[in-house]
Amino acid sequence: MRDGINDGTGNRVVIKVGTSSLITRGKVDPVKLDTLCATVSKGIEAGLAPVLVTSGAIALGRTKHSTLAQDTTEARQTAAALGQGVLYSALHARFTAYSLETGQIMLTPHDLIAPERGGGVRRTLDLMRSLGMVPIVNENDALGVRNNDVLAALLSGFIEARLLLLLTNVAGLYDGNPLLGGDAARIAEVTGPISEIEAVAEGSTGDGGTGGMLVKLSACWIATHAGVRTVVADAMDSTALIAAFRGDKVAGTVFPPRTSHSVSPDLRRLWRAFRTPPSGSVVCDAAGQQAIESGRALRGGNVDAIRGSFESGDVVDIVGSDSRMIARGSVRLSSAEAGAGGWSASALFNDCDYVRILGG
Ligand SMILES: Nc1ncnc2c1ncn2[C@@H]1O[C@H](COP(=O)(O)OP(=O)(O)O)[C@@H](O)[C@H]1O
Ligand SMILES: N[C@@H](CCC(=O)OP(=O)(O)O)C(=O)O
Repeated sequence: MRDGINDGTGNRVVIKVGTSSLITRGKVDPVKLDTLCATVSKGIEAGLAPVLVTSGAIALGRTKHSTLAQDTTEARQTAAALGQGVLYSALHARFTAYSLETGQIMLTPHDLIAPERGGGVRRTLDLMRSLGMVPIVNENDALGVRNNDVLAALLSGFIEARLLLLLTNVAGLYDGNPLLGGDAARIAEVTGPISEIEAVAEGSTGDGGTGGMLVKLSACWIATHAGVRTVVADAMDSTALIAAFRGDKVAGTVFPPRTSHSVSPDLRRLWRAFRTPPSGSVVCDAAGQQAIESGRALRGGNVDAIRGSFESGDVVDIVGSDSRMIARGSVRLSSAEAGAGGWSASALFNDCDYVRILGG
């Protein structure tokens, strides 16, 4: 034990830092960079084993060519390919000043959810950890830009981290977007349904960031259902990491785990259910609701109503006859197809494609 922290396998943490917390006006911001490296270094001194997931490649690459400022997939992917080297070099150089070695890992969600691909990732991370290196992860954007909050959440489940710390440019989740003025109040802890909080979270305002607070909540669904305590905090608050890890009071928003690590997380299922905010909802009858709530397969239940507009493969809420959200998952039919009515619940959802909501 060092500084009160158990340094067995229970010291793993995933720290994700967003674009606006590293980049200012298209350049790596030295103050933000140093704050992050100092935070990680203090965590390591206290006995933590952090894996860092950092965004910023797109914002950095965009400033190099005006063509890359366009909002197209190719422009984003090329900007990321250009900016990633700059991002990693800056992190590597600053960590060197703290006498820490780094190594770069580029991942996609599929590397973490496909069992045949996960072994290599696990062995590499284990060896890096045993050598005291700081793994620096980003999405392999040249193959498809998604969102690092969600990637970090999958990674936290994958390594059975004790903590997922989402560092951003606001001190947690508020009851309204704090950057739009007004008197939004911080929510200290979310123990009830995360779906209720989705109503107050909005998209991104950041430069080059993806998703905003709403997508951070997708990450919170995944991590907490994988047994990982999740905290959203201000990237400039260098005390947040150790406080959040210890379970002390933190100036951020805490999402306690909804299950424990003793239940091995099915990351593919969590990815299918929570990778994006929902596009609509499907109302099940009492038989379907009972099947989901008791963990049985969805045989026998019927769909009573469809709300919103969605495509086949989209994420939707599964709502009980009492209007309570009971599960979320990827739907097999579009709302236009399903809206024709008379469907059994199992026609809409594969058993492996939805997740029952745990803990309220
Ligand atoms: N309810 C809310 N509470 C806090 N921030 C919110 C909320 N709704 C929207 N936001 C916005 O989410 C942004 C953080 O998301 P994002 O820009 O994607 O961050 P990052 O780049 O760090 O991942 C904040 O800057 C804020 O403007
Ligand atoms: N992988 C992309 C970042 C995507 C992303 O999720 O950005 P952010 O919302 O700022 O965490 C990049 O490095 O620019």
